[in-house]
Amino acid sequence: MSITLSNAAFTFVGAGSMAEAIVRGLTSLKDGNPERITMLNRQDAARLHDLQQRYGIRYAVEAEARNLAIAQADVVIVAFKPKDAIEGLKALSPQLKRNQLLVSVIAGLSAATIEDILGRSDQPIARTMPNTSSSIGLGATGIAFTAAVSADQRELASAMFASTGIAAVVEEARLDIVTGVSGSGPAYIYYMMEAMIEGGIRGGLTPEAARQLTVQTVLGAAKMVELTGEEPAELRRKVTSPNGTTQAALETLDRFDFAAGVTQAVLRAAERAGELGQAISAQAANR
Ligand SMILES: NC(=O)C1=CN([C@@H]2O[C@H](COP(=O)(O)OP(=O)(O)OC[C@H]3O[C@@H](n4cnc5c(N)ncnc54)[C@H](OP(=O)(O)O)[C@@H]3O)[C@@H](O)[C@H]2O)C=CC1
Ligand SMILES: O=C(O)[C@@H]1CCC=N1
Repeated sequence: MSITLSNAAFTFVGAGSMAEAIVRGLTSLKDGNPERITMLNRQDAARLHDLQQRYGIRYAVEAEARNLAIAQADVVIVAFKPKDAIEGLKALSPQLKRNQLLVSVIAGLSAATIEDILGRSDQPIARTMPNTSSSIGLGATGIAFTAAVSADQRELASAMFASTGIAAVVEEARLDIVTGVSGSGPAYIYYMMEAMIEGGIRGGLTPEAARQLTVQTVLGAAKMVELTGEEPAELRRKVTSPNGTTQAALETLDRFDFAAGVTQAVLRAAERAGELGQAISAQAANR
């Protein structure tokens, strides 16, 4: 029997924001089966209990139960911070079987470095870059596979992330820029929303009204790009009357180099992903 989204067993090693976003997406599926999801972390048992209460997943704390959860998984997802990658992967290495798919969501960490830390190159690995909007089915994930990943496993990983939004298979070298655009991207939008709300409040709106109007504006703008198929620049032009309010606002943004700042932010996030990956790689080589 081939493994599919409905019969696969998933074990999450790391139970923080990103793991929760994926689990929330997976468990909200029609045939999402929380009983097939087990979550582990390092020390925060209260957090695991809370996740169980909210999503109906299983969790393990004791060493024996943790080992069993890893042994029984079809897919092991590593979702810890880059700084914990070497220790976490080294501990996993003797437990992983060659037929288990290892999914990493860790920013910057290359498949080659994972193989180096595991001490072998035959582990099927899907390196991914999701985002937190996965939790509401609106995630955007880039995925790259190593040669050891079977066709079934590719399909399973793609289905797993497609179930939490959209998933695009990309060359591994492109995952850092995916991180810059969509991995970190929600934070840029939230930052802009914070500033729009602040502007509304300063202009005399109640915080509630400023928030509501901002949220609907961002939702509407994203939907306009999606549903009309028009370029953002064209849609922007349609909002901007000559000598009108939008022109005045955009000229103000230009004075602060808004567009250049956002583009540089995307590129810097990608560069930072590379730096994080290189730091782990250098540390792994010096072990
Ligand atoms: N947040 C985001 O928007 C995105 C994050 N990512 C990537 O996801 C990863 C996780 O980020 P995030 O969820 O924000 O991090 P969090 O700090 O929220 O969660 C990290 C989790 O890892 C656990 N952990 C650490 N070391 C180990 C270990 N050795 N064994 C088991 N569990 C361990 C921690 O457990 P405990 O609390 O018990 O110490 C905690 O549950 C990062 O590598 C990041 O690059 C990718 C895309 C988007
Ligand atoms: O900030 C970070 O490093 C992680 C990776 C992408 C989003 N958050």
